[in-house]
Amino acid sequence: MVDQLLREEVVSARRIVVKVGSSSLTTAAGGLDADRVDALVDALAKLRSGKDAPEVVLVSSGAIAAGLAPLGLAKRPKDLARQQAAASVGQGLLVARYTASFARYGVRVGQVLLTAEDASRRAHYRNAYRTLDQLLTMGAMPVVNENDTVATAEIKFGDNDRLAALVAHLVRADLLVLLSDVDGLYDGDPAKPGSSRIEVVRGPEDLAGVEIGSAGKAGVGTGGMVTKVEAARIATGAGIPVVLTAASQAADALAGRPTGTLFLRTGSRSADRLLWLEHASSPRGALTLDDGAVAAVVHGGKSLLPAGVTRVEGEFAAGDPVDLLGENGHIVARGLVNFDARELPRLLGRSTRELAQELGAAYEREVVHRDDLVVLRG
Ligand SMILES: Nc1ncnc2c1ncn2[C@@H]1O[C@H](COP(=O)(O)OP(=O)(O)O)[C@@H](O)[C@H]1O
Ligand SMILES: N[C@@H](CCC(=O)OP(=O)(O)O)C(=O)O
Repeated sequence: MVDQLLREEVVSARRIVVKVGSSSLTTAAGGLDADRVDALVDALAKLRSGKDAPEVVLVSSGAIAAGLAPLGLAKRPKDLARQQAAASVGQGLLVARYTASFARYGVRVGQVLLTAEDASRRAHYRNAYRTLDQLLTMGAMPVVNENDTVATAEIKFGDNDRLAALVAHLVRADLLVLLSDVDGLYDGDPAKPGSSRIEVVRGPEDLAGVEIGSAGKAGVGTGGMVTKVEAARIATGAGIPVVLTAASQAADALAGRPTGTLFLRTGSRSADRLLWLEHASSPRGALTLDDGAVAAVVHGGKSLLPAGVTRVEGEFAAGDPVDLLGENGHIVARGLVNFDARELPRLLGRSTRELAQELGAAYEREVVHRDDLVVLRG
């Protein structure tokens, strides 16, 4: 039953995002493992070559891990600056390795580096989609990673599992395949005897009682199972099923043969960019709303106007993500604000008409437009 479900989801997928973790691309001694990269590329090239072959986007970690040995670092540094330096050296090596490996099949590689912040902005989001779509149309293989060298601690995705879920949503993929050094989600620590692989997750209730642990012994990955399960939650909630398995079983998984853990979709596709706003952006500030504004924004699907804002916190610029809070301090929504933080205080509580008369038509705009706003539940 599960096997059949898995085969149907994989075989029917026209566009697939495959994410591979650092631990699956590196040697025990550190540095890139060319054989493992080649083995993954073999599986992906095979998938793309058949009749009615699906389109494939690869999200690959490994930049930091690949940069460690060349910089004389024995292990992943803790500080962001050295991680970024390692990523800068390693990303070049990683893409060079993929370029050489895919060239064996006559396939070109296109490097796509994204930041969480970029992706929440309308123009950047559209451009990222267009570039990825165009690469696929031209038969190239997009290799996506976070743009580690510019991402600051506050705006980092931090883990590529979540990035992969959001990329899957961005490119409107039909399937997300997460490849790791473990062949699925286990009901406890996979290193302990007695733990067994979970074949299918139909929804959050199937995860009750599962011990979801952090990164494995390789020490090069970031989030362990926690971020993979979170990525699966984001993707399945947005209507995209997920297969989680070991990189060594990529060929089997991509052929729809029984392997790993299948997460079934729990939701349907949602408005595009807003998923990024919810999951990928860190708020730069907060606006407190009066009760009327909360009702208008949360239940009425309305834009937020200056009249309903009672308090402004944080240093943000127009276009930044901010949280919208109720009077009790609870977050009710997140949106892209249309004003700089320093412009807002004198506008609070005032009607747009009044502001337009006094300050000019430019001040008639919403504080947050409803198209740039996502209501957060729970
Ligand atoms: N319940 C679980 N099921 C499977 N693996 C788990 C679980 N809890 C923790 N892990 C650990 O998560 C690791 C994979 O995460 P990570 O090292 O971040 O991989 P990657 O580099 O592929 O992103 C596994 O090696 C495993 O030790
Ligand atoms: N952008 C980072 C990704 C880090 C990361 O998420 O790693 P992993 O947990 O192995 O998927 C890199 O390329 O090293």
